[in-house]
Amino acid sequence: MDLVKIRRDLHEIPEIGFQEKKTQRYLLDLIHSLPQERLEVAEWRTGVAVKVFGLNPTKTIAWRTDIDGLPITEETGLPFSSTHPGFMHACGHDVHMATAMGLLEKLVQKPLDDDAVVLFQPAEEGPGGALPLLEWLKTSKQDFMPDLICAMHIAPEHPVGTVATKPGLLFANTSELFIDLHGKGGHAAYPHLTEDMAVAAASLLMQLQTIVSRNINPMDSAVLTVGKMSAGTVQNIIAEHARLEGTIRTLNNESMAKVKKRVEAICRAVEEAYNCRVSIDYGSGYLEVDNDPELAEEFLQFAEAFDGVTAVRSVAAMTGEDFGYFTAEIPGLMFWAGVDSEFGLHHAKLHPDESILGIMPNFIHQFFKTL
Ligand SMILES: CC(=O)N[C@@H](CCC[C@H](N)C(=O)O)C(=O)O
Repeated sequence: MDLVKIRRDLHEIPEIGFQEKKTQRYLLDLIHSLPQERLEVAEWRTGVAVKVFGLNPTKTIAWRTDIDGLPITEETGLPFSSTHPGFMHACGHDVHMATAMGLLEKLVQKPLDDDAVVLFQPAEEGPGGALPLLEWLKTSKQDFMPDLICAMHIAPEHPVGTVATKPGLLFANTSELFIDLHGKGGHAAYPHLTEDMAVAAASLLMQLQTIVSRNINPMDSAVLTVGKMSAGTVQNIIAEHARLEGTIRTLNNESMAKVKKRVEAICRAVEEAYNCRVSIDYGSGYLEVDNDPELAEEFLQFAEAFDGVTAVRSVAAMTGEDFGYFTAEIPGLMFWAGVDSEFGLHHAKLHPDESILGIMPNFIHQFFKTL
């Protein structure tokens, strides 16, 4: 398979969580172009699961890739830029999918002793595909249920050939955060007759930023980011509605509960201060990605000895990943894979170095053989 072409084709058609219809069709066509003798293919919502029967199986080893894009307008200027206005593969899931397809081809050509499953999972960026996919595996597709599971995420800051991970906690646990403020709007010239939701939202945003600095132990870590804020309709009407959209990241459930408690207290205070109604919706939340210590050590040792690959012992990051639902139930491993891009994840100019596709499928296939 031409993995660069596959990556570019997929890059052109980014679709957000549970809308990955074209992506699913494209993946299924590729999977059906492979020799089918050792394969079983199953569709799950907008995702795909493929089993490759092993030669002498005693367990099932899985590889998981995410398949969704983000609502960002691409600014790379590349000839294979997104054809879906306002959407882009800005988190590397196009590279992840091409890598998974390359691995699948290798598994078909040279099967493992064990059974292998490749999961093309929707909705990693939100609202989360891993949890319902895991439920489906457990209840309706037990013969695909893995005993071990691995996944990678591109790392713009590392050169191609670098893999980075650590035993234990790798990614934070997360909660989305949506806050709506409603009050009495009106004429811009009569502020004393209104409750201005733009001003209330601005104050709320600033107060939310005190939670991490004032309420979380400095030796712990947390992030509260508001990535989107909107209010009002036009320049000379005082806004009757404002909305904040953000995310909370912590390293444990206790800190997550504490941040949420403070968010709620501040919102109640803003209601009082600005005579308005404030509602909070936590959207979806992900468990932390907790690498199996033994599997992570085996991986790092394997990578250190692998020609053309550099192994790095990384620190944990405040990124979120619904892969955490897998690691909570099955021994699992996630690692970063370098793609040397000047622009980072979730940036409109993210431009991964595609030469990673010449390395990773073989590297993962060889690692799977050792498990
Ligand atoms: C790897 C990565 O970038 N993942 C996303 C996951 C987002 C989960 C959810 N939508 C949230 O914002 O909490 C990330 O932003 O870390």
